[in-house]
Amino acid sequence: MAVMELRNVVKKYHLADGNDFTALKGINAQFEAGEMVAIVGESGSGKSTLMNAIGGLDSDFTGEILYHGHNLAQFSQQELVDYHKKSIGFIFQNFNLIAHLNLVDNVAMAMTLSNVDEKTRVARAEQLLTKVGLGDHMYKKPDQISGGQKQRVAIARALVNDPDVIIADEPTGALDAETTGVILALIKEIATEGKLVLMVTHSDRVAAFCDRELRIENGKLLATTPTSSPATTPAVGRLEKVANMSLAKAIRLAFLNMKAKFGRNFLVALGSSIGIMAVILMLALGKGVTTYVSSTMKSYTNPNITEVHKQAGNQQKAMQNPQQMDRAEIAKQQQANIAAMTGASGGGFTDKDIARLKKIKHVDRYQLGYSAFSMGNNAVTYHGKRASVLMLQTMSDNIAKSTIVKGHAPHRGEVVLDKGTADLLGKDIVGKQVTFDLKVGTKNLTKTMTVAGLYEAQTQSVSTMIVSYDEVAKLYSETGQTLEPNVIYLHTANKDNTKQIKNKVKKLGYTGSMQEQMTEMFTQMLNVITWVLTAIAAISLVVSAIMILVVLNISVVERTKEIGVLKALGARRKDIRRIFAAEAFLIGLFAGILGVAFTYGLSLGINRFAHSAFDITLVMLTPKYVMTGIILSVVISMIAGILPANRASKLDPVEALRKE
Ligand SMILES: Nc1ncnc2c1ncn2[C@@H]1O[C@H](COP(=O)(O)OP(=O)(O)OP(=O)(O)O)[C@@H](O)[C@H]1O
Repeated sequence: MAVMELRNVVKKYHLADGNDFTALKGINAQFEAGEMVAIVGESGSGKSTLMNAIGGLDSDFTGEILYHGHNLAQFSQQELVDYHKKSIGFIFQNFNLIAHLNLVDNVAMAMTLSNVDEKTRVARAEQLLTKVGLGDHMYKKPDQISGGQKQRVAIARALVNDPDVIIADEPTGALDAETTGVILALIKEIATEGKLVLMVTHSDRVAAFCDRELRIENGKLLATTPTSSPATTPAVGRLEKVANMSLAKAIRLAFLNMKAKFGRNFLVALGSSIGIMAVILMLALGKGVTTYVSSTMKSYTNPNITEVHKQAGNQQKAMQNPQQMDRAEIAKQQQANIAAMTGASGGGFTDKDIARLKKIKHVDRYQLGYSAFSMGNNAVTYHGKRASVLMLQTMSDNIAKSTIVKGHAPHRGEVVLDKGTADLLGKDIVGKQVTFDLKVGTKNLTKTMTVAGLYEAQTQSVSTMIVSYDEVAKLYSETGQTLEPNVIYLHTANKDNTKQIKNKVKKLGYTGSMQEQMTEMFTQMLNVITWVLTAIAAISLVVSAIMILVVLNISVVERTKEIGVLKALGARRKDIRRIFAAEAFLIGLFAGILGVAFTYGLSLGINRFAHSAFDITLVMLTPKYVMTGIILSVVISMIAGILPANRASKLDPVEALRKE
């Protein structure tokens, strides 16, 4: 029975001006297994159009093309794909080998698309390459062999899945006479082995080599041999189902192509990696600095304690809405705050304040405190050496024990000095008596005290004296004044409650410690800077996304013909989309890894410098940031790859193959 039967096949091309051009005008023919048929005719007569219809590349025709009795026009998408893979082998005039694949991979392509395992694939490709006389060239690339050799590879490729129809479109058109003879002999051998060979040719010599000749003229067949019998040929058996290409194989193909264009892909990935690097670096830098600030805060304060200060003046409420205050009001408030800080006026807690604060949930006890910042009023003298003291502070549970580096906490008549100031006065000052000139409230006073110990906190560099609260109260009463506490320390048994207490304190209109306020401000500023820089980095990511989109689009244009070949060999739209999506994925992955590597290198340098200069780790590159960078890179790249991948998958195989 006939392998192929054509019944009244009509093909019309729809033209831009709205008219139709009829390229095939009712073709009837019948082809048997083992036949080698020449399709001859003038240029433009419709030979390629007919072959495209028979080969299943163009389904837009009327009439019937029956393959073993199955009507091609009624094939589903998957059946057409299986038909390409298993039933039809194409040989093109210009060979259409895939330049970046070696000969074995080229020949095995239809098997790769059918998900055949590597061992079987390679064995079959090597066997066929040996058969067509290329046993010594199997791992060369197409541009390393001659034209005749390329066509032999194409023949081997057409045979790889053992199809029963071979469509050869001018297979010897690009070859010299001698090579033509060799190729024709090879093709003849294929027919003798029982396959149907349909060969388009212009050459009478080639046509004479075939078993019979079909001549097309102006879209019509001139019957040189009997046309098809009118009898209906029954469909025989089911069409063979073929497996589809797995994702892993699509990724492998993408990888091979990327390797071939390594320089270009490397540059694109390098460009994208800069944006990724900027993002990770910003995040890691932000993390490093905030961790440093909060850890130093924690190291010299007690986590169970909330330090409370009072906003000076009676504008406590208004300060919470600074946007509602005019500039004069803000300035007035700031001055009042400074006055309170220096202990000169205001800022004192009343009994009412204390009652409110101690009622806060989870507060189990409180401690009164006093701190004053003096502008050149306070000084300490020891054996004729004098140092000014900027900060007067009372001892509290909030001062971590570890910060008293020598001696002990101050009792009555004792003082703890910061280490810097103590060093100014001389060595071994602990236990010695020193004289203070102090401004207490609004009065001046000279007082002798014993140095009980030395204080050292990493973040506090102002000269400080620490005395007990009772001592300050005594100083006040000695000068006929009453001390109002301007700091209150709220204690909670469980440090997890501290945050809640701090929030409540703020809600009630009080503020935290000065360090806390500064840290908060600093962290906020840092956050803003981090986000601004991250936004800039994000812009560079958008730029890299556009770059990837452009490069992949160029790749689609460059590889249009390759895509046509892949489709002729049985690649589904999905396979083509996957190959391009996999390329985008690989570029993204590579860019992400490069970005992480650059960030790591930079972080080593920055941290080495930060360690030697400030003894801190400035860039904290955590696994979370590494993952964020890589995932971000892959996602951006894949998004950029969607359009080109879709475009590639939608290419019409006939048009793609026609592309010059
Ligand atoms: N996409 C198309 N749109 C409109 N007309 C087309 C299209 N493709 C082909 N044609 C026309 O259909 C006719 C048959 O073209 P086809 O390519 O089949 O000729 P051919 O016999 O293979 O020619 P050649 O030997 O030069 O390759 C030609 O007149 C051609 O101009």
